[in-house]
Amino acid sequence: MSTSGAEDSAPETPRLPVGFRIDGWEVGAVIGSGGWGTVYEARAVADGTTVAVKVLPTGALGPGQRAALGELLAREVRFSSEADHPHLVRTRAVRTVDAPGLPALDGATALVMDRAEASLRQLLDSAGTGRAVPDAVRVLRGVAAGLAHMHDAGWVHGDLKPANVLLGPDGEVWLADFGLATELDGTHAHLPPLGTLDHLPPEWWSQRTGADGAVVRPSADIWAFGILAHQVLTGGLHPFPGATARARSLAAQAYARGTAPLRLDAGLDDAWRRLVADCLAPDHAARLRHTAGSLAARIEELAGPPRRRRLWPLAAVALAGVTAAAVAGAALLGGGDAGDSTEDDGRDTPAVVTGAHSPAATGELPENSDVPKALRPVFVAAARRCTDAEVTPALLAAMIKAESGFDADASRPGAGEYGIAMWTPSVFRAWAVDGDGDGDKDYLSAPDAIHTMSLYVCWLDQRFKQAGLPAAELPALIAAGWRTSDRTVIEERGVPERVRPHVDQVLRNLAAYER
Ligand SMILES: Nc1ncnc2c1ncn2[C@@H]1O[C@H](COP(=O)(O)OP(=O)(O)OP(=O)(O)O)[C@@H](O)[C@H]1O
Repeated sequence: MSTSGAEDSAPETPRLPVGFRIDGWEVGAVIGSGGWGTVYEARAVADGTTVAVKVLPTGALGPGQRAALGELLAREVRFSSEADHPHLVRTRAVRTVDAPGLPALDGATALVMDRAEASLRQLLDSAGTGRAVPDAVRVLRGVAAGLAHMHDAGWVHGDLKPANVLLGPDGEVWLADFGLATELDGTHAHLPPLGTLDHLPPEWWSQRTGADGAVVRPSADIWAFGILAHQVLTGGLHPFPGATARARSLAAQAYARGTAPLRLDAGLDDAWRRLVADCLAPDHAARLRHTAGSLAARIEELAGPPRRRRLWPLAAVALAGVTAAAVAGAALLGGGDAGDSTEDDGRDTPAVVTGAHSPAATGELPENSDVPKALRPVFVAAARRCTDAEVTPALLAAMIKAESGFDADASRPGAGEYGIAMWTPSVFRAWAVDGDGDGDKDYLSAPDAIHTMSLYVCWLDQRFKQAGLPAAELPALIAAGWRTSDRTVIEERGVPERVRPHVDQVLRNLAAYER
């Protein structure tokens, strides 16, 4: 189900003891708890078959919560019972818990489901950032097919996210958690204003919530699928920048208003980039052309025959110790596969390397330059985050040298700037990415600071192009924008005089690195 206010305030629910019987099933350990219920593993007394039982209590809730839960529960039970598709988790039975000794659970509804091995959220958490999860294409194919079935049947999922995609024991892909699933009434349905910030479409924030709840349409699921596909293809990266779900949703809204470009991970190959961008069309109307069925068909096409499509492996290129030459080599080989792992890994097949940043286009940093060796692969990988030709390893290195002389411990406390890129912490947080893959976004980590700089600089570059500033001056304008702001540079239509010495320094560094 979803994050919601009630989740915070719901009292602790007692648990069923191991061995507790619900009709013909015996409850075992708890698998996990969500906002509204607890999922247990269980086995059928008759034949020992393993299942998962989701227990949705109502007893211990206040009257307001009970009304909301009642509605969600009714939806979940109803849709779960009706769902019958290989890509929707199967509900085998719905029972009422009979537990007079546990008043909070007495009368609770129990959904007896096929038991999954893990959720896609868990798979993403264990995957390396920048690398597609194993079996990425097959997972996306299953999610799209399940969604297409729901939409065809006249339902909207309403809460599509990695935690609600389950992976079965034989690699099955099941959509789950139908608490927010709702039936279409014509072209749209109504939902209580719940859902998960990270996967809500931008129009959600601008629409009024009526008595029946907010309008939800299949296009909201398509947006959520676009976010999820980006996460699956990049090992968890959200396509919008920001350290918190709220910051990311604000970034998505800025994109929808046309004040920020869509910056998908540079590691996606063209076909996947197009598919994700189509799902993330900024408004409902523009997204209408892309149905879950059409997406499922496109994914089929991308998935086979084997060896046709490759995804760029971003993976470990951000890690120090990988040389720039090795990165270039990996790029040419297309090493690593985001596709179906059951297919030939295709290492003898030339990769489809797309985007502006082939090693030749980015320019490697010269061997004899003063850029520290350990940082060179970081600059190369960071520049790949941007598909605009101006953002090269050389430009990022030239800017960093002018900022800190490559000193990760540099700081200007008076100006509130810290680390190798001299980030202002609050600005960093709004853009932050995890460059070193340690699960943390830290402006004092050189890879995090440089990767994040690449995203920000990419955005400046696109802003200046949109404003029609001269193409030949873009590196200087970017360096100026970094020290002032995009707006200052656009208003002055050039490099502001007060940052001219700094910009000249960056240009001198750049000339040395491009030699
Ligand atoms: N059929 C299943 N088999 C195995 N595990 C399951 C099954 N259904 C749910 N789970 C797991 O049980 C846990 C709780 O699931 P639940 O659907 O209640 O909440 P959630 O999706 O984590 O959170 P919320 O409902 O608040 O969004 C999750 O870790 C989920 O992966």
